[in-house]
Amino acid sequence: MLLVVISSVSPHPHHLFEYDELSQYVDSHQEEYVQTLRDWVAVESDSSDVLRRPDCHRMMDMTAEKLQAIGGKVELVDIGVQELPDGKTVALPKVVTAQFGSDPSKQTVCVYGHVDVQPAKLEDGWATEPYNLTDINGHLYGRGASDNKAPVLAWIHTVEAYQALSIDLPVNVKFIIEGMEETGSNGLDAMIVAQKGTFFSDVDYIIISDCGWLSRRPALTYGTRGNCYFFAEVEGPKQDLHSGVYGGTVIEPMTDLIGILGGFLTSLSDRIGKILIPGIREAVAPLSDEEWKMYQDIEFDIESFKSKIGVSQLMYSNKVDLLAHRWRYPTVTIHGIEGAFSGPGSKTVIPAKVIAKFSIRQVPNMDPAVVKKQVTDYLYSVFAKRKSPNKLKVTMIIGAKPWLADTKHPLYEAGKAAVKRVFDVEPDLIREGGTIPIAKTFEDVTGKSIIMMPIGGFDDGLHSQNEKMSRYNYIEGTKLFIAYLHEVAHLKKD
Ligand SMILES: CC(C)C[C@H](NC(=O)CN)C(=O)O
Repeated sequence: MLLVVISSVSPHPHHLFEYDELSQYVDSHQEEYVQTLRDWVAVESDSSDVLRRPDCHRMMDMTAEKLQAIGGKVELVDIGVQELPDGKTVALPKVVTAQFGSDPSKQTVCVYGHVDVQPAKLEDGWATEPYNLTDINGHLYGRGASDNKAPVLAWIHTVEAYQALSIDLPVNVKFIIEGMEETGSNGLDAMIVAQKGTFFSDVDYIIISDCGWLSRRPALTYGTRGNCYFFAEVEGPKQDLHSGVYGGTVIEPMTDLIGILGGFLTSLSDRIGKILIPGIREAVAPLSDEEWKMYQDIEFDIESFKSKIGVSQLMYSNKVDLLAHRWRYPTVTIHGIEGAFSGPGSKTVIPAKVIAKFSIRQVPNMDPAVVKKQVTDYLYSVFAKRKSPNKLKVTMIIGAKPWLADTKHPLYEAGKAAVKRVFDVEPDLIREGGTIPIAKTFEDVTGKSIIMMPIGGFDDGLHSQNEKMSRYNYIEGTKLFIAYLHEVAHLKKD
């Protein structure tokens, strides 16, 4: 009787939350959840390899089917084609949108995620087949398990649990799932702009679960770095040459390339890792006292961080410096050189054309358009000083912006309450060194607030060998999302 009276006053009273029932449902369905993750990981949806594009298309279809099966209003949105370096085009994977509920009296959240993955091969040093999800001691190993297939599934299972138990969703839930995140979310910006007044018109908040905790303590993420990704191509002779026959006569493209990249950073003997490209460091927002204090209070064990990645020394030896340089200062990384001899054994070759792949993680207040100019100007000027007859071509293929949220926003208070309910601890408030290319666009175009709610573990090996998602994080993470929807239902509309 009492329940009836209260429910007529408030449509979503706190104490009517059937958390235990939902949580038990999740526990009792975990084998199915793992099997679905296995099916998804089996699809080699590597968006960086155009030869895998059919797999990317299949992955989007599977995502749409899964959302349809639980009653979503689903659309596969055509976002056009990708232009390849040789001028050809290839279809971009369609974007999946879905909608569950359209009650105007409820909040509407939009969950963003991606189902494409980074490349992975057994011979890279994986202990198990990367596309065969393998459970070892409760850790589910497979490419894309943590980044980002399990979190996307955990959100889908969240909606499914409410529905299976005939419990009204406390908020309307929308999904936007893409298949090009790992290469810069090609085509997605334009789609968001196009759907601003339609799909996004009733969205109140955007939730992204495409990142990880910093330690064993659950976390909420309030910032990501951006990424400017470059190709620097040096072309010389018309074909590869024998280094004994031609070495000493030809000005080698590889030597030019190493020469121009070699000046990116100061070495250990100077101030460690300082980026030397003019203008880059000057744009960085200064570290405030408040931020310093936040980093100081975060749980982060330097020794276990070192042992996890197998190094004896890091760039910095104190926690605040390490976190600040991981999250809120720019870095440059040289990822690889296409055209270089890289196979096992030895080959005495002079490569005719080499393409360096490097990227700069940028931070507030850097701007990708400015970084593009700074980097290209720098490389062309250093190259000009070499007076080489070889040809240099620099292109920026990704220009993703950094994103930073206000941790005082009620979305974060709701996040803290959900974490407390499921894990019985306060979450760490952290930033992410990686990039969610679309985050800033969501904010700029829709004007909606974003929260990043990770469920991945600190040691999931994203983009690396032996990526994994632990069962614990997958299952408890689903419960976290269930609890979070309940908390968001009680927020005042923005
Ligand atoms: C622009 C990058 C390729 C994006 C990528 N994002 C993630 O890994 C997030 N899942 C990154 O390298 O940061």
